[in-house]
Amino acid sequence: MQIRSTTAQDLDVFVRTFHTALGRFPETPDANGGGLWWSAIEMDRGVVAETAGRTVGTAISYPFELTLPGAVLAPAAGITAVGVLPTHRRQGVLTAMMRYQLGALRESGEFLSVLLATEGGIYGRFGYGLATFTHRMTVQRAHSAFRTQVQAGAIEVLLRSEATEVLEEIYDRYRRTQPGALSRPHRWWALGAGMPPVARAPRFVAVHRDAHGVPDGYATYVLDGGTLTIDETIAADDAVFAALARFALDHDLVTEVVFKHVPTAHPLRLMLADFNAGPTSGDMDWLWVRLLDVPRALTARGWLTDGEIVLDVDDPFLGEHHRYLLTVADGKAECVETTRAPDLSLDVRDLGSIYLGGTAPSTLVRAGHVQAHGSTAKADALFRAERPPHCLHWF
Ligand SMILES: CC(=O)SCCNC(=O)CCNC(=O)[C@H](O)C(C)(C)COP(=O)(O)OP(=O)(O)OC[C@H]1O[C@@H](n2cnc3c(N)ncnc32)[C@H](O)[C@@H]1OP(=O)(O)O
Repeated sequence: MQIRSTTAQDLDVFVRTFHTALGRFPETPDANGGGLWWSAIEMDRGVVAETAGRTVGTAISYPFELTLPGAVLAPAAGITAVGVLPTHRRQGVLTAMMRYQLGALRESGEFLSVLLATEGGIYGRFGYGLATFTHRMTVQRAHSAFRTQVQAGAIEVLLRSEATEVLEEIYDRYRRTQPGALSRPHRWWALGAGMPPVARAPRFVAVHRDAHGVPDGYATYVLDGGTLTIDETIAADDAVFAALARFALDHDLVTEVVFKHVPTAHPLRLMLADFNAGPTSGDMDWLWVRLLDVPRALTARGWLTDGEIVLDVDDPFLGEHHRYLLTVADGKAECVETTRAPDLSLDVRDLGSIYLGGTAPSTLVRAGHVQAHGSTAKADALFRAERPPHCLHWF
């Protein structure tokens, strides 16, 4: 088996192989936004696996910016389009592609990689840890009274096709301070590539403006048979979020509102007069994070609490084992190798899980994945983020 990087000439066979892996017909662009996903692909960042002159596996990466705790923007390689032909599964094709791809990313100086998984059991073995979650909330309009006072802001409803620039501007401002958020390249907005709202598929967009007329939030939605479904609500602050939620809940001809992709511990449910009126469902994994260079990754993020901790980190996929002393002072960390006794012994995938502050180290100790040598209070305080990380970009 040979693994090699791709060029633009590989696009057709890449698309065909990936679609065969998924059991779907290759999509061609259409007026409703179908097939546009491929228009954003960057073939100079792909890999293919070949046996006997035949392409049997695919993978690609996007150059994203990931927001780390402390509103730090860091480069992160977003892996996607991973597929292996059904005839070649469980023969190590993905493993070989991952080894090649992670090695190439490291050589090019990347220190973080991220992905969304089709199945939660695949990527932990390659050192990716589950870092963010998403939830769906359904509110019956008849029981949707708020306890929270909502400031009536100026809301304008636009068609998706009219709203590209304003959506891009609002999203870009939001993602710079939200831990776990990914950049959305301008090219994607311009193409309407990907899933809603970066798609040409019909959507209404409620745009909220502040007292000066500056756009500071949006909700993209469709109304179908009494159910108003919001793909994403992006808001400069919680008051704007509340105004957009109220707009949806007060819409005529609506019996229920489905908020897709509500962040973990979001106050929306507590805004309701009756907590039980906002049940969540569809809790699922979202962003997986892989640290490719532990000291660089740990010193890149911002830290809320001063202190020091010794981490014994095992990276079985890359065959590495290091012990680090992490020292945080004034929000900045230093990370050096040490022989001191560790506070935590953990797999690099578990370091990926706690890196953005979405899961406390003590939770992974309780789950039996991380070993604590003493109290976990210090580790929990250190790894905390200013708010739970959240990502709603789909790629
Ligand atoms: C980021 C993204 O793009 S997500 C998209 C992922 N792609 C898909 O879901 C498309 C359909 N599936 C596929 O194409 C393939 O089955 C893949 C890519 C998931 C796996 O490719 P394979 O070449 O079969 O994987 P490979 O043989 O290297 O397996 C490595 C290990 O992962 C395990 N594994 C592979 N797929 C899965 C899975 N879906 N669930 C759980 N474990 C899995 C294997 O059992 C193996 O375990 P082992 O090391 O203990 O023996």
